[in-house]
Amino acid sequence: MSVVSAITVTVPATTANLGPGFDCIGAALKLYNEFKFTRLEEGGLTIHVTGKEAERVQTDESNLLYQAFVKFYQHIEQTPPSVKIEIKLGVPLARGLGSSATAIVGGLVAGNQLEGATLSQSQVMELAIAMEGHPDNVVPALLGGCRLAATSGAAWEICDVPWHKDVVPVIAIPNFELSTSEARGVLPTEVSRADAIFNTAHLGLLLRGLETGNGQWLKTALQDKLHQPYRKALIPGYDALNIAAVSAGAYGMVISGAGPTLLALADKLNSKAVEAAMLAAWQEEGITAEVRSLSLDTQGAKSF
Ligand SMILES: Nc1ncnc2c1ncn2[C@@H]1O[C@H](COP(=O)(O)OP(=O)(O)OP(=O)(O)O)[C@@H](O)[C@H]1O
Ligand SMILES: N[C@@H](CCO)C(=O)O
Repeated sequence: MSVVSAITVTVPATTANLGPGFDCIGAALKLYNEFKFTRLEEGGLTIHVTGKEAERVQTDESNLLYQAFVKFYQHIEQTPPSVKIEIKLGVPLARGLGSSATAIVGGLVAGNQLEGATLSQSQVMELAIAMEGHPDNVVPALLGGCRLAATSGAAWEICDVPWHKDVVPVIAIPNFELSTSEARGVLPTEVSRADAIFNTAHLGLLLRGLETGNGQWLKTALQDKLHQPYRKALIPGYDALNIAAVSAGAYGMVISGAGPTLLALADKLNSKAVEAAMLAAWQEEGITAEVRSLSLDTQGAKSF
């Protein structure tokens, strides 16, 4: 492929952890950011952002999307070109839906496509994981679907996780932010053997529950001892939403990524009732929220 003058990249939102799969599993959702990069003859960097909360995105060299773009050029040992970047935000910022992963994947993919796809998809993926620090958002953002990532020590093994068509992700997005760094800051550096065993068993059960749609397995599987017990205090209304979602028929509720968005899994027949119950529970706490059922994105980052 040859060098091109402009490229548009779309990258899906992602929901990571899914309860017991802390830092290793995530799923891409049909909710997108769009990034257009146009080469300039000169002029350095111009960034224009549209969409909800556009004013919260940096428009200088500290912009994460641009930093990922620069990272690509550092990797291929070239100087980044002057560019105009147009960002259309569809993924809410710092809500636990992988907005930073969209920026990292978007910047790397854009650089690679502008330079004629010099790197393979797995090389882009390795760079993205190194930038984000964990694989569970960037891998499904790049590849689509639900993905489990495990390292051999030298490289990442990525496994496609089958997701039963009747299992619906219901996401409840509150109107406040929670940065990933703050939500990681409350976690202990060491865990007990009992908690490690608990999560090992529950992640295994979750994989089979997602594949088969077995509700009994999913009800038990959507529990965690590694991150949620420490993080839930950062999310007002967590317990009320959990009770509301389960009472309305959800299999369970977990924190999406580092939060504050909450994710319930429900049978497709219950998802509307679960949406209404979660919205009402947050309204009772005085919190404005957007609640919707989404389906899985299966394609990941796309460029055109
Ligand atoms: N489209 C974007 N362009 C540039 N920077 C972005 C974009 N989206 C997110 N960011 C950067 O990423 C930060 C949010 O990252 P953070 O890891 O805290 O949350 P998140 O990725 O939305 O949530 P989680 O990792 O829990 O899914 C923003 O404050 C901003 O600095
Ligand atoms: N696994 C990450 C996802 C958010 O980036 C966490 O929970 O901190």
